Amino acid sequence: SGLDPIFKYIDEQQNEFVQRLKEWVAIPSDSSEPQTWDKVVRMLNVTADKIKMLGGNIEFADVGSQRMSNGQLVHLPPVILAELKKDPKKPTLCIYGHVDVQPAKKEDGWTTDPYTLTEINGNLYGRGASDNKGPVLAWLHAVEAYQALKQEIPVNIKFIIEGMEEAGSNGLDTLTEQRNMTFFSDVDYIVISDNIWISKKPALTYATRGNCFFFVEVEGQKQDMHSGVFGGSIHEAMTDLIALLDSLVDSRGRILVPGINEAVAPLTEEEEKRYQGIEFDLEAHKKDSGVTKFLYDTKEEILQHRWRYPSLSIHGIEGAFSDPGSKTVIPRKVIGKFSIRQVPNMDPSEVEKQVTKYLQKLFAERNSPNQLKVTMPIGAKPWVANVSDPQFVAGRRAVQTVFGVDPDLICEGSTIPIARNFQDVTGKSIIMLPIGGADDGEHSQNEKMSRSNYIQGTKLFAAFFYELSQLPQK
Ligand SMILES: Cn1cncc1C[C@H](N)C(=O)O
Ligand code: BAL
Ligand SMILES: [Zn+2]
Ligand SMILES: [Zn+2]
Repeated sequence: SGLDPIFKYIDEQQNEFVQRLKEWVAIPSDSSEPQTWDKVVRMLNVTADKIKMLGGNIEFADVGSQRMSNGQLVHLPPVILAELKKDPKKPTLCIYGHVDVQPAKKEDGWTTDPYTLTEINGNLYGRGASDNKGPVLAWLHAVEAYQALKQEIPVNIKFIIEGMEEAGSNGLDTLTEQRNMTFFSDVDYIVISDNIWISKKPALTYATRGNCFFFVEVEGQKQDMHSGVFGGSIHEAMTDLIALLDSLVDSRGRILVPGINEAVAPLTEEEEKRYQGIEFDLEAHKKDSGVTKFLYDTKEEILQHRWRYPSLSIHGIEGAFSDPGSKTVIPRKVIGKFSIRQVPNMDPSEVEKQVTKYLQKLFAERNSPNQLKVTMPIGAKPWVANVSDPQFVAGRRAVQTVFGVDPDLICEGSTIPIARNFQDVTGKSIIMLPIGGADDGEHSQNEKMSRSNYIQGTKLFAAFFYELSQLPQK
């Protein structure tokens, strides 16, 4: 096909592309805490430099400040808005991605250093390799391939690259509203590649869950106390918190907060049939993840609870003693962290009320003199695409060209907080075109992307540009 020279270029450049990913992974752009936002900013600068080398115009859009849970006001890293040279005759594609990462430490149990991209048996291990530095670079390399061969890119290209996705994309929602009539006005399509396949087969993603993230703070005394002196005669903050956290979900995974399950859109017969038709290898899933026993036995139930039912996970307790050794202390203040994945027809503002009311009631029943505070710093709605949008035709054709198969049509259990916002505010067509493998281990120890997915993914993006240009113009 006409894309063959481009595919050949991508194959020939693959070691160079891996080397660039290595440079990107080496920047520990962890967005979870302001202390490391300077690394996020450095990562954004490196990304912007690369886009400039492709001839792009860059704006570092300011998204203001964020009030941290300790009351401190911190300036947020900017968002990159970029545009390559524009031809009004071509459709315009806007590519969203993020270059921040989840925290990672070798001591967490990584086999290799998380910030040194290491290739073992065709897999590229490193924090951000799959989520989301590899895919962002793959987009840039797809552009580079056209340019290196002096071939015109068949679509106009814009980029939105942020560094706060893993912290909830604060400020990007407001920026989207502010730029709806400017940056977004000539955008025809929005594409996001920030998720994974469910098997060895490529996929197109048409829905993601949302997420409501909660802090439950219980504050006791002015300072930590000796448990031998005060233990037994005071209401301990940690004991209150553990009781609250233990009331959120039962051992079968059922969420116990009243009203949550009632809001969920009922499973239709048509939907149930669709789940039966999905190819999903439960044994491979068990093997990849190391999970020996799931809460459910069938592939249908497991996928439904990943894609179309809410789930509640407890992530951690700030202020709790968590170091090795035995410290006989009563922590003065502890903050429990948990989140509830959102599905249609849940509403984050309702969920916030339901959770707050429930926790306050349980806490009142304990008759504790401690202070309870419940906050919801992130409330992201689920996203569902219109699958009859032509963008899905282009995605399918691009997969066929590069992989020679029809893609799976899948949902995603995790959340890209801004996806629903882009849809609601801009009204533009959105598709997710994942290139991550089912076993990439995003957010886990030993996160990786296979060399093959990285390089074939770059070809997929190059083919997607072409297929979009072949669609009837809007
Ligand atoms: C930061 N955050 C909180 N909830 C969701 C997120 C985004 C992240 N991509 C995830 O799905 O986990
Ligand atoms: N990769 C899925 C969304 C996220 O965790 O960044
Ligand atoms: Zn992530
Ligand atoms: Zn991501």
